Amino acid sequence: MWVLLRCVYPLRILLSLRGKWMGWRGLPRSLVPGPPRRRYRKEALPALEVPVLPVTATEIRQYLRAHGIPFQDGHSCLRAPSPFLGASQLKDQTGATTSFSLYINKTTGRFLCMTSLAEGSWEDFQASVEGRGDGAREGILLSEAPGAEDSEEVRRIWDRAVPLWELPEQEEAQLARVMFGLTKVTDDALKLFSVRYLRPARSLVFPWFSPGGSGLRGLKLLGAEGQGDGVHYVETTIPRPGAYHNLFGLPLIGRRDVEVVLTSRELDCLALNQSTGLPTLALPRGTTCLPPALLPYLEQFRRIVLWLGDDLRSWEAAKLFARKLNPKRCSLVRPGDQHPRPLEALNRGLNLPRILRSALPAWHKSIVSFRQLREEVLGELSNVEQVAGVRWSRFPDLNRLLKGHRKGELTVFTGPTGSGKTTFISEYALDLCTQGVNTLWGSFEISNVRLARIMLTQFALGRLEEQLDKYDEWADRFEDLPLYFMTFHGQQNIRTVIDTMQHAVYVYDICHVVIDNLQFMMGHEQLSTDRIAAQDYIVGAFRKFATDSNCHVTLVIHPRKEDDDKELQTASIFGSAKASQEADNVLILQDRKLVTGPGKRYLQVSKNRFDGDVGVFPLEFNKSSLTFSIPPKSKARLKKIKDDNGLVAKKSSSGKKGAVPRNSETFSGEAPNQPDPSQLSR
Ligand SMILES: Nc1ncnc2c1ncn2[C@@H]1O[C@H](COP(=O)(O)OP(=O)(O)OP(=O)(O)O)[C@@H](O)[C@H]1O
Repeated sequence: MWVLLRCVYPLRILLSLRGKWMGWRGLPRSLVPGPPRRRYRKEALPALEVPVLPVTATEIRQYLRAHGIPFQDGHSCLRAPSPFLGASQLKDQTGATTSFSLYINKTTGRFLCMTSLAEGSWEDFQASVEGRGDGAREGILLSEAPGAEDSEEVRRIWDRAVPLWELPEQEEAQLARVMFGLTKVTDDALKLFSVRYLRPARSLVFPWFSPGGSGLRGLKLLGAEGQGDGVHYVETTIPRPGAYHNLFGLPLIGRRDVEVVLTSRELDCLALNQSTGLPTLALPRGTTCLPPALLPYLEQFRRIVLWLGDDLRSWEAAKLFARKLNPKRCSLVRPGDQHPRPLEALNRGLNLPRILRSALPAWHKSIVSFRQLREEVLGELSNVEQVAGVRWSRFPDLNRLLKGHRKGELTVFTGPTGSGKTTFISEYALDLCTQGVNTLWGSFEISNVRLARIMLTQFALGRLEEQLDKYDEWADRFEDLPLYFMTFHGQQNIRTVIDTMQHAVYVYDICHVVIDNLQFMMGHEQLSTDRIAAQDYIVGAFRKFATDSNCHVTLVIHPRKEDDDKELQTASIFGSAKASQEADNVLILQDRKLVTGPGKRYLQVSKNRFDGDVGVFPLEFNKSSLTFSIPPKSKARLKKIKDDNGLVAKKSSSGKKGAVPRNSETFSGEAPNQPDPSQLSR
């Protein structure tokens, strides 16, 4: 009954070679350890950590009942007695029995034993229950302790870091406080959260302690550099971001705490705790994601307030995370002028407890009145720029036409056979991904290895085959992008594909899915009427997914066979008009017809539901970097398509929501290891 479908895998799996790139601030990347987690040992340990397609909570409950396993229903997990405990572990330090210490995620079935830290898939759990589990009943665990070298590095940095107030020079301490906005944060708060300062790197150091113990599992370094009038912040984590699962502040949470405030940054966590005395936690990767592996640690709270930041992206993330945490127990602090992020609120002398009290319930009934929506509408009206979405850094003309890339929309993309659709869409998605848009690729036509190679070339802005010595450096940076690939190839069933997409949205907080291309889900219907009906059904399914999951879907569709001399139009998309009707945006890669020079392409935006601007702009293909983006120096030549009356075609706005890149914030915390091609290409 349980089908193990290895459908999504992260980029790290594609890039097996790991190098010795000296990371930011001279921290050797090779010293970054893997996740120091204990895994349940079994015969066929999967070579790679691949998620299983989700099971339903009902199925999990039925299974537990059928096997006589008692359980408690929690917010996002089911709790059951852990079969992974030895007799000595059955009593905790206080002498209380650690019963029900196994947390089973209701959406994925993955389990975590909070006492032994054993973890595994739903299949692993079943195998253990049914005695197929290779000694699981005896509680045999495989400990994956970090390599000695790695923990040494963590320890070395930690030992070299000192509390801010112990800095020998007053001036240096004062400068650090100003740079990090800590002038109003007390030494007591810094001490409580064990924050240190690493002088050579001019960085704050936040520790990641093992739950319940004093062991150090990792670190986050936050560096600050003056940049004009502002400050530029850079984060580095050990282990690397994908394995850094620190809920900062966790050691300070008491067993009886029932309320917590979740923040997106460590300094916000400190500021809030200092001002309110409430339990506070910071997410390991800010607004980027809430890994399901953290959910068991949040089960004890009856109320969770999410105060993630002061922009629309934080608001979107808060809503997304509330879905995972169970919206009924979540309240959200709405970003706004009087609701900046907690550290700023402290610095501006605002009343933080009052802001917390104004948090809005995340739970919406199916029918809402305008009263419940008015705050959200105001949020959109006062953040017009952010509502327009994430802007492309390589395609300014696309920004001018589409304004940005918004969640919940469907983009249909077409172009003549072999014109470069895959190549273009790869760069278009990569651009967004480098700005923190969590991306899932469904490449049914070309293999993931080939696709990753194209993307890596575009990322590095040049051929790597001629500079293999640079491969590891680029691969390391590329690996840290929030990029995932479905492992499907060739014809696929649409239901399986949508299930996988839903799973990826839950586990990896995916905001953009690229499907290349739709024809691979249409089966082998011979009759054209069947094919058109199949396509309509598939387009409808992707549309529904985009809306329900608030995730952008970019769908590549082949054009119908047309006269070679004619340019493609919206009506040239294969099938009925359904695809263009359902789409929010229609993009067409035009070749040669609008230009005189050889080898040129144009991108045409022929539908734009958000704001109505349509138009075309030239693309210049660069064979060595496989890019279409226009080099920054040459002027973009945007040409608006005029309608019959010579007016720019314009439709009314649909007012869809979107996000903004994190680096647009004034208090900008750039994602760790965020690639910066301008620096890297040097
Ligand atoms: N503007 C261009 N000029 C020359 N070659 C290009 C251009 N764009 C892409 N190519 C090359 O053409 C080949 C096909 O490109 P790609 O696979 O992106 O096309 P496609 O439109 O997705 O193809 P298909 O219709 O088969 O899906 C690749 O080798 C790519 O590097």
